[in-house]
Parts: sequence; structure tokens; C-alpha cells
Amino acid sequence: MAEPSVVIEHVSKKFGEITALQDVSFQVFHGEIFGLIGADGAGKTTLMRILTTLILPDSGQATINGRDIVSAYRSIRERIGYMPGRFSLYPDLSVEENLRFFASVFSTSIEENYDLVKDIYQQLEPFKKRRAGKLSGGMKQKLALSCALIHKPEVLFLDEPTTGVDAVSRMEFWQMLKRLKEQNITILVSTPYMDEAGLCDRIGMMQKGKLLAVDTPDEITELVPMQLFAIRVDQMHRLTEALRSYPYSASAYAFGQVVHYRDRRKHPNEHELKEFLKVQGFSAVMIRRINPGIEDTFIALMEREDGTHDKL
Ligand SMILES: Nc1ncnc2c1ncn2[C@@H]1O[C@H](COP(=O)(O)OP(=O)(O)OP(=O)(O)O)[C@@H](O)[C@H]1O
Repeated sequence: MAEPSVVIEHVSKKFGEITALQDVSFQVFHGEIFGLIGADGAGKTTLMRILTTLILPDSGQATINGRDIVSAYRSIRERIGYMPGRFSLYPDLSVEENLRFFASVFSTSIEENYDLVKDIYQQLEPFKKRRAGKLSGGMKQKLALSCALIHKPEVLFLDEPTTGVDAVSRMEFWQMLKRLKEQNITILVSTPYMDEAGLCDRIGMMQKGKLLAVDTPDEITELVPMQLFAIRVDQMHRLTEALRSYPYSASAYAFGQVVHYRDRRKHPNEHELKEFLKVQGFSAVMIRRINPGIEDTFIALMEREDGTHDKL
């Protein structure tokens, strides 16, 4: 097992009455891509801000490559890169000026660490005189990543780097992260996209300031044993509600073109379920057994945490 790079122990943070983080503990290993997933307000940004030494935790501790985030904040800042969720560039500076600025803050130059950003920055070079504010979403994101990397950080913190970015740029971005990982950079990245969660080495699922689970994408889907069905009918808009009223229903939610239905019996009876739906007036009922994905597991864990159903 690799050595831990980021160690978080019992970190809590409140803003007035709001609990942003509650007793969060986990580790990120050297050279790992660790994904934090959670809805808006789950506490992902607060955790990133604590780890990047921008705000202090109320309690608990954390270290980055052995350095304490409170007492050693200066040396940590030299060793990490941070790409905040909000636009972090200077819109009136050109592409090149932005990168030069971030390099100078860390007393380095573009030339000195060009190798690390070359893959990414090459794509921006034709636009290097363009003002950052005038770049497309995907290009802004590449520039922000270049700026976060230009001082050759040991650990990279990326807060929802692909939000609002088109699908192709999202894919390219993840390929870049894989290449950075190969250079032994540890990456902690938050994302609201479940398909991206599947690209991480391990993921942490967060809800309302709590860490619900940490595991590899494959293993995490085994955390909540469940029998899941993908169901399609002629009148999809009524289906979720009808399934929720079925006496054995644990949960039902729309999932793309189908509804994912979880039954709370050990050995659910598909035939009965089909009959029930027919009596409810549905036709062309198609029921398929499926294995839970990351999102299904996350929903099940959230429901369990919320106590919205105690049937699992
Ligand atoms: N400076 C602050 N003052 C007051 N409340 C805050 C502050 N920062 C965060 N919060 C609250 O703490 C909770 C966690 O917010 P946080 O931004 O960490 O969540 P998040 O998972 O990153 O979501 P988002 O994607 O919306 O940023 C939210 O309820 C938020 O409103």
C-alpha cells in the first residue's frame, strides 16, 4: 500500500449554525486520484479550503505530506496547487500573463516547469495573447489547471474542475489528470458527475458535511447490498410515483430513460411487480435486473443516513 499523502483526522467546521463538516477522516495516498462526490452544500469546498490552508478547521487535524495544515501552512502553500471552483484567473490578463503571474507568485518561471504543463498549455498557445475572460469554458479550465501546476506542486486540489465544461473537454481533462498522476502528483478532485467518480482510484461520498463512504469505484457499489430493477413503461411520468406506492418499495427514482427501483424484499417477485404496474394502468412494462452503480449506492447511502427509509 502506498504512503498517505493527505491525512485528514476528525475535521469539523461550522459557519454559525451551519455544520459544513462533521468529523471527517480519510487519507489520500501518494500518486492517487481521489474523488470527492456530493451535492451542492455537502462540504466539499470547505474541506478543500481547509486543506489548502485558506480557512481553519474548528477541530481535528490534517497533514499534507507530513506537514500540519495549521502550523506548517507556509510550506504547504509552496507544495500544493489549488484550482478553486469559481473562476480563479485574472480575466483582463492574457493567457500568457496569467500563467506568468502564477509562476512569479511561486518564484518560478513558465520555462522552468514547462514540461509539466506542456501537454495542456500547448493547446492554449495559439490563444496566448487572448484575454482569459474571453476564453471558452474548456480553455479557461485548461489555463486554470496550468496555473495551478506551474510551480510543480506535490498535491493538486481541484474543486469541481469540470462543472460547466463540455463533454469533450471533460474527457480531455481527465486524460490530463491521468498523465499528472503518472508523474506522481497526488490529486484530490471534487465532482458532481458520477461518470467522473468512476475514473478515480478511490472516491469519498459526502452529504451534509459527513463522509458516508470511502472506497474504490468497484468496491463502493458493493457496500449496500440491494436488488435493483430498471423499469420502463409507456407512461414514464407516472411511474416513479406508482412504484413508490408499491407496498414492497424501498425507493424509486428516474435514471436516464428508465426508473431504478429497489425492492426491500430479499427475493423480490418481478411477476407481482409487473402485475401491480398493469393494474395501475401501465402497459409495455419492461423490468430488468441490474447491478447498482456508483450513483445508486450513493442514493441508498444518503437515504439511509437521512433515515428517509429504514427498510434496507
Ligand atoms: N463562508 C461561509 N459562511 C457561511 N456558510 C458557509 C460558508 N462556506 C460554506 N458555507 C455553508 O457550508 C455548507 C457546505 O458548503 P460547501 O461550499 O463546502 O459545500 P460544497 O459541497 O462545496 O458545495 P458547492 O458545490 O455548492 O460549493 C453549505 O451549507 C454552505 O452554505
